[in-house]
Amino acid sequence: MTSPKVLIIGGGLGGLTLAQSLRYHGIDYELFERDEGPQARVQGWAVALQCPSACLWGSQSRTLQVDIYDAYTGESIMASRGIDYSPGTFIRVNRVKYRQYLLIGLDVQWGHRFSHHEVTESGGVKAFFEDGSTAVGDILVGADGLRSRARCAIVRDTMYQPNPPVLNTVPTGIIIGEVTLNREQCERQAKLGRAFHACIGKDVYLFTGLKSYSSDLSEGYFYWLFFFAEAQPTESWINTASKAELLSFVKGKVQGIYPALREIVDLQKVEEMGEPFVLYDRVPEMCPAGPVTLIGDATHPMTPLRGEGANNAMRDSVELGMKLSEAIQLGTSLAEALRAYEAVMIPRATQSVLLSRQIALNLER
Ligand SMILES: Cc1cc2nc3c(=O)[nH]c(=O)nc-3n(C[C@H](O)[C@H](O)[C@H](O)COP(=O)(O)OP(=O)(O)OC[C@H]3O[C@@H](n4cnc5c(N)ncnc54)[C@H](O)[C@@H]3O)c2cc1C
Repeated sequence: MTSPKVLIIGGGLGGLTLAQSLRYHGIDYELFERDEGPQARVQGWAVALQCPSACLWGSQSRTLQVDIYDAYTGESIMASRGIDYSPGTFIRVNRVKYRQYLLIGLDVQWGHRFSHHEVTESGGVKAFFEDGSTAVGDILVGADGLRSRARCAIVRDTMYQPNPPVLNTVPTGIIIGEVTLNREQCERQAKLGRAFHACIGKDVYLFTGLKSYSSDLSEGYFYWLFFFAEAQPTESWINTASKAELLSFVKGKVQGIYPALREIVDLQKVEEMGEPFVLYDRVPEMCPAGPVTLIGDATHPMTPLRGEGANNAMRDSVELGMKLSEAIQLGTSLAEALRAYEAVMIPRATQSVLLSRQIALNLER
């Protein structure tokens, strides 16, 4: 059997990992990304890769990478809450550098915004892009994130219902800030947690993470996320609030917390506030019979409160690559390989979606 061609829509962490997985198995692919190039858009800050067996750096580290505190007393509550971020459970990576790493050896077709697809008479698939170009393959994988057009096309074709909506709105908002710290300030943050720390208390859920250091280590680039209960998520005030109003809201919430834990917000400049948003998630479902499937946020977006979205996207990619490789070796149906991948992915990702949702719903409100 000749190698089939897989069309991948989206070059985020999921799509790039899938391309690497297919490359490893010697399976032909074409990867289409709407961005004009790898630096075209801000890629976020950092991500924790869960890697129990391979995390040598973590297992040898003697300094604390992560901690979670009571917002008001400043005491660590990680152990009492049963949260396990012990050395060896994860590696924290800068997202831009990690994406560059995943791009090694890959051929990405930049500037291709996917529009829709059609299943061909031979059972293959034809993808259409907004610039009028098309591509033909045996399988199409939607790795195009939260607002996935690939998912919309599948849902519309098979089970379109205006209510309930395809994405679940979680009644939680995030306000974001980015701060450049001098060396002394960096050292104070590192004492709280070298990779990240969070503090939790009534009306407060503040996450602070390291993005990167300057090459001479004189400055550190940090970001913080303030999670809050939002009773009106679909018409949240944050959508129209000014940066000054967003910062003022967070300052008001953290003013009574342990001083070291709010230093990052105290140092925030109004003009460096990020874009706020409310959270969405979705329990993944089987795709209809045929040559199309979804991976990552396209099928199971989840709140970031357990740090599992990208990890699930990458596991999807590895498992899908293995199922396709097995089908090619055995000469069995590729469409059935997609359903076999979904059968493994759905229970795993559903658990992550629901546990991540639960934390958002249980924020100390
Ligand atoms: C604040 C925050 C912190 C997080 N921290 C963590 C963490 O620590 N650990 C963790 O595991 N997860 C974390 N996540 C979740 C993680 O970011 C996502 O789950 C992950 O990025 C999903 O990867 P993806 O490839 O499926 O989608 P995306 O990263 O969204 O990539 C989708 C790609 O598809 C492209 N695309 C979209 N539409 C089209 C189109 N029509 N045509 C062509 N291309 C298209 C986009 O440009 C993009 O490059 C966090 C999320 C947030 C918001």
